[in-house]
Amino acid sequence: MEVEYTEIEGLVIIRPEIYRDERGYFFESFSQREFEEKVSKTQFVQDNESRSSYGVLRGLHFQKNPFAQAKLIRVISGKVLDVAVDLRHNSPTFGKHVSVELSEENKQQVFIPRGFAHGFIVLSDHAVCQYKCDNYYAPDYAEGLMWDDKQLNINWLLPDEDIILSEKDKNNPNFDLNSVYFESKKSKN
Ligand SMILES: Cc1cn([C@H]2C[C@H](O)[C@@H](COP(=O)(O)OP(=O)(O)O[C@H]3O[C@@H](C)C(=O)[C@@H](O)[C@H]3O)O2)c(=O)[nH]c1=O
Repeated sequence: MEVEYTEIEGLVIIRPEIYRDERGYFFESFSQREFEEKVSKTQFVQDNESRSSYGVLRGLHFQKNPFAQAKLIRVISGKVLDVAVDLRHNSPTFGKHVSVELSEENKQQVFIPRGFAHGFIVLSDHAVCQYKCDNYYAPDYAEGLMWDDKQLNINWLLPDEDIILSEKDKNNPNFDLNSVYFESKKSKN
């Protein structure tokens, strides 16, 4: 697998090696050993899968400590734009985001460390998204940020009228530059 380190520290795009032949294709969608060598020592404990129609935007979500989650995202069917926003206090890229197209065709994955808000929007007729998390679901610690926050300034690629949100996501707060969402390791030293 090939890894691309993005401009946000710790946020990594992964391109698995795909083996194609007359039967179809094969690839290792996850190898703990290779992941540890090339990306992170993260130990995942929960796998999630969701299916969504065109225009569905899930996000921006995160769980606060002590239930923060690192995530490894991939798309099994369809195409999404996946977005991760750096919420680590004192990070040089605090409030910045990276957007990556993940699809059935490109089979790219994105690794999002703890301390980020995450969301995705479906660009195809439907999409099945699968992701590993390194901490269990903790609804009491789950929080969100508004998808169209002016400061975050995320280009979701689709016209506003096509975007479908859950009731919960319609009511997320805006990003607050002065809020400490995640204490960074650096600030503790
Ligand atoms: C996230 C989650 C939800 N659920 C349940 C709660 C609820 O009844 C139903 C749907 O939950 P939500 O509306 O929160 O699902 P969704 O909007 O898809 O939430 C997900 O969005 C993406 C962007 C993420 O990054 C995830 O971490 C998660 O926050 O599933 C679980 O049982 N376990 C879980 O881990």
